[in-house]
Amino acid sequence: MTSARGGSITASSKADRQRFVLASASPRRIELLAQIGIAPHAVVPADIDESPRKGESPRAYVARMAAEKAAAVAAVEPGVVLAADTTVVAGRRILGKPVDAAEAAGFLRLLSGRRHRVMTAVTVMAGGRARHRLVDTVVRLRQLSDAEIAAYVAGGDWRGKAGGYGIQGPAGAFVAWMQGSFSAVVGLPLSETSVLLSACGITPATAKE
Ligand SMILES: Cc1cn([C@H]2C[C@H](O)[C@@H](COP(=O)(O)OP(=O)(O)OP(=O)(O)O)O2)c(=O)[nH]c1=O
Repeated sequence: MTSARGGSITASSKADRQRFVLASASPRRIELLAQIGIAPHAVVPADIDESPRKGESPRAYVARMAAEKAAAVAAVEPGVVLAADTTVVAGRRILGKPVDAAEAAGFLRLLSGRRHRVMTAVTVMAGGRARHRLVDTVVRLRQLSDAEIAAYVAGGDWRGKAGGYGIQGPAGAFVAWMQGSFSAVVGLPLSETSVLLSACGITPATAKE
């Protein structure tokens, strides 16, 4: 048995620990990692049930999602595995990725002119140990007209994005104010992620092919 915290580590387990696997289908997460000079050796999306449990709080939900994605991929892939989950929270309501244009428009009507939270949880698994971070950002969209919502939804940028908008795209024009981490809203908090990864030996220098 080898220890993830030191002790005698065989050459092969050391090589496994250096292999970096991104457990995500999100193109944003690959781009954000590239921004800090980290390229995964493999990208293996996790296929898990993303339904919230009855009575589950948004924080508990987003943390569970990241942990389950990471665990699902770590069960089949060696190395350091990173997964994340981003969820928009309006009051106690969890807004995931809209299923269609009508739902996206409904989310934007709900978010228009009010503050909401964007929670991103990150889990990094290495050597059987999971490390977690949760970053909570507050965003306020300005009051949106029906015509603005219709035009944005028709453009399709809402697809695959929690809450039905992407702060990094045309919907950036809707953001009146935010407090927290921009990269977390886009899908991965870069400060927390770089600290977690470097604790597992993944740095810009080691994560190159
Ligand atoms: C709020 C917001 C979310 N998003 C995106 C980030 C995530 O990709 C997505 C939320 O869905 P997630 O379930 O977090 O991620 P995903 O399904 O895209 O990928 P995977 O689970 O395989 O990692 O919303 C933006 O790109 N910009 C934003 O402003």
